[in-house]
Amino acid sequence: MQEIQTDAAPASIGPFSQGIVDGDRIFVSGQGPVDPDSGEVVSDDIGEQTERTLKNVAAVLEAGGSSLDAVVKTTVFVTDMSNYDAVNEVYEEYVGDPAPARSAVEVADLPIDIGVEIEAIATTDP
Ligand SMILES: C=C(N)C(=O)O
Repeated sequence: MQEIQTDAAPASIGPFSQGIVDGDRIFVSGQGPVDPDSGEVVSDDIGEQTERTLKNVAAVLEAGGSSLDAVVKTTVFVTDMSNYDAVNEVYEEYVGDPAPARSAVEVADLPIDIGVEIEAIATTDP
């Protein structure tokens, strides 16, 4: 088991790794719409938040030798399910084909003031 550490994604804000490589699987911790350079939330707009979040997921995957194309499962956490369509509009531009398995849930709150968080499981690139 190997920890993924990259400056291309936001630093961890708690007792968790950005990602873990375990054999041929990569587990990406929940990522949010935080700019890795500034450490700030990128925007209030849910589409822009989703885009930055997926870029952060991609950065962790790439640091671990994988990519969004190799994602097999995601979980999408939103604080307002009325944003479902707006999140999907961006999400489908980023994930591979076939789209990974996914669960999407509304949560009461997230650790910082954001509207979306996404975690992922991927294979290492073949
Ligand atoms: C932000 C997180 N991924 C966490 O606290 O687990």
